[in-house]
Amino acid sequence: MHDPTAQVRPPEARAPVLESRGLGIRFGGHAAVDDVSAAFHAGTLTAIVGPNGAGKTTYFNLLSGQLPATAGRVLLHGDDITRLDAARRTARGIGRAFQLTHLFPRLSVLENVRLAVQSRHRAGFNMLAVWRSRADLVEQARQHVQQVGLAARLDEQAARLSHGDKRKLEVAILMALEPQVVMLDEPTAGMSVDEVPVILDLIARLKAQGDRTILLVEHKMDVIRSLADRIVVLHNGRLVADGMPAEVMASAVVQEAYLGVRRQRTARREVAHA
Ligand SMILES: Nc1ncnc2c1ncn2[C@@H]1O[C@H](COP(=O)(O)OP(=O)(O)OP(=O)(O)O)[C@@H](O)[C@H]1O
Repeated sequence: MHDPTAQVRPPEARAPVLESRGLGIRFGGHAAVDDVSAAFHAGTLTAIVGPNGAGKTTYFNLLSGQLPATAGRVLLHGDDITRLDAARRTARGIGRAFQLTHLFPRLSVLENVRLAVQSRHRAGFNMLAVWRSRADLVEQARQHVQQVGLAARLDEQAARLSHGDKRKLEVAILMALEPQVVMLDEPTAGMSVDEVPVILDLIARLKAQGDRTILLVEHKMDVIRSLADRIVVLHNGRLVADGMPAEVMASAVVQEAYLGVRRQRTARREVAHA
């Protein structure tokens, strides 16, 4: 029988691009991430979800090298990268919005993205002469800026951008680096409702390319529903569910561990705003 979900299942036949095996970190006696094993495949967008303090950001930090694991391993194309620092992992194709360059506050939006394009093309950061002769790279930078909806802010200093626009600039920089593994930590946080679709559309187009491995930490259920091929749920540092969105959302453990908590928080917020 035809399985309508088959086309979005992670391609098990292919080796994962990124993998964690028994990954963990302890802060004092507290296991913030505890024995997490998961594999991420090209062409798949995996949403990492869970209540506040579940360990999502810490898990991201372990994958991207921001934090050293105290247990387990991280594999990239089967190579053990557990001991590589964040910069080396970035060079190997793991891209994460905030870690990449941090924004250069005094440089303009275009200049910030320009540097990312330059570094991708290994033209070096100080080779102004090379840069001037590479009008195509400027054009690429412009396109990345345009794609995140910042065309009108091209010459604005990064420091002067609103929080939402800074997030967009981070995403533009990430895109300019063309990483194979794209890690997005709440990419629409701090954006107004009308700004969100620009970023979601960009992520959807990135996903449609089919060759990227995308990991997304996200709280917004509508974002998860529209983009995720797969959901990994963390709770108290442990992986408690991993599967197709519909089955994960329906599972009792998620209803209790995640959705229940969110509902309570939303209700509290609604009461507070009433
Ligand atoms: N550097 C640190 N030192 C000590 N404890 C930490 C550190 N970083 C994170 N933790 C703890 O680890 C746990 C997981 O935190 P983490 O930020 O990863 O959760 P999260 O799921 O990303 O939460 P949120 O949705 O609120 O961002 C929390 O209990 C947190 O207090």
